[in-house]
Amino acid sequence: MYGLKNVIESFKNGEFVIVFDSQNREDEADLILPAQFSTPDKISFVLNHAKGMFCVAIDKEIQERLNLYVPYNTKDSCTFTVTVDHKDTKTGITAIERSKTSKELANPNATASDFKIPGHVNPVVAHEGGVLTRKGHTEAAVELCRISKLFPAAVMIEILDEKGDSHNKEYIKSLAKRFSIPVTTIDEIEKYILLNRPTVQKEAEADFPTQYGKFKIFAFKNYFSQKEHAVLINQTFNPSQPVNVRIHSSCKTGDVFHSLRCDCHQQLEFFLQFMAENKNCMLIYLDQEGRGIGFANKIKAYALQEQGFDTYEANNLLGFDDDLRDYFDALHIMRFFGISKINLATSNPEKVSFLQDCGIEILKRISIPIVINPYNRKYIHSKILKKKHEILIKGEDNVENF
Ligand SMILES: Nc1nc2c(ncn2[C@@H]2O[C@H](COP(=O)(O)OP(=O)(O)OP(=O)(O)O)[C@@H](O)[C@H]2O)c(=O)[nH]1
Ligand SMILES: [Mg+2]
Ligand SMILES: [Mg+2]
Ligand SMILES: [Zn+2]
Repeated sequence: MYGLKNVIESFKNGEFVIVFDSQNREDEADLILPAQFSTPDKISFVLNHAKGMFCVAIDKEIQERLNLYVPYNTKDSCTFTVTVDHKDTKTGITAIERSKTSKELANPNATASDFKIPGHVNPVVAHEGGVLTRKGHTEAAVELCRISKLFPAAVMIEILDEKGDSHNKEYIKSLAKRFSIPVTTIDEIEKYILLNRPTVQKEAEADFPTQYGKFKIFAFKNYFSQKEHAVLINQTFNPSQPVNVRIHSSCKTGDVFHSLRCDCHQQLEFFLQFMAENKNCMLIYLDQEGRGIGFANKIKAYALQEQGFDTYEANNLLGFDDDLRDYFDALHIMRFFGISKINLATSNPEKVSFLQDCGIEILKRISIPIVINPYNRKYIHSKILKKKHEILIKGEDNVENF
């Protein structure tokens, strides 16, 4: 019963699902139900078995339409509105009445006058960017509604064990098993969205003459991260034929200043020349400097490498994982152009497997020959040894001599 596919299937049918968040956040799990499918029985089940705070996650449109005032709003915490009861309830607290209120919150025709304030149901508004801007249960619950094409309102309540602890994973798993409730995680929901919802858009395009040849250049922007990516293609370009693609992560030191510490400039130069000599090429230049840690941190990492640490150890000492990059934006850029079959110029097996997992067919890998020098030797060595990069070394040098 694990996995988002099961969760979406159940959710669409108006059944409960369980969503864990990550250990480095609340480390809790919520029982979640599409509000439009609320029934007294289901609400009674929720109150008996989950026992946390009874909330209904809603989107901003509902909050605005129902004129639900937000009394306290801090940047990163939950956006609770005032509590509500439906106007046709009496005390508002029974399962029958909380079910009525929850269901009406999902009614697209409801208006502010349909609710009494204060009440016994606590709406909480999801961030507009969903889990891409805040990785909370509220956002996850509303995303699940969107993915399942339901009204964006979901009953949501933390699962507490017999002692009232919300962090008892074994208890949560046993509850899921006992009642056959499918389980997923906020990370999994985020991954689904990154994969399926295009987050980049084309901002501009122009002709682009270079010393290598005449290309076209496009500017793409990710409107969540605000990152801007450059894309170069040949002037005549046919996406239905296999495209020669290079996904290059920005390296100010290498690409601009021709640093000898890395192989980035050699790779970039190789591919621009390749584009000049071959048809149907695309260079996607991603705004993720220093494997995603940014320029200043990369220079800090260089300083650590001067003390003898390798490129990955330096990242770790600065508190980062080995590689913070992802290639979702590159995937959406390729989809934008209608590309599905490519030859990929890379030495990085992670890029290959990521794109293949996303349904891009990689016909072949284009190897880029690299010249080793005393400054990039250790860097290249670490990539080959630790990350299995398949680097074609030009000249006399070989890996055994490293
Ligand atoms: N954190 C960190 N980033 C680096 C360092 N040297 C280069 N980079 C960045 O690493 C990225 C390039 O990654 P590489 O591992 O060289 O190559 P790749 O993109 O994974 O694989 P290829 O497709 O073969 O180029 C660029 O974003 C560079 O800015 C370093 O020492 N530390
Ligand atoms: Mg929570
Ligand atoms: Mg590289
Ligand atoms: Zn570099």
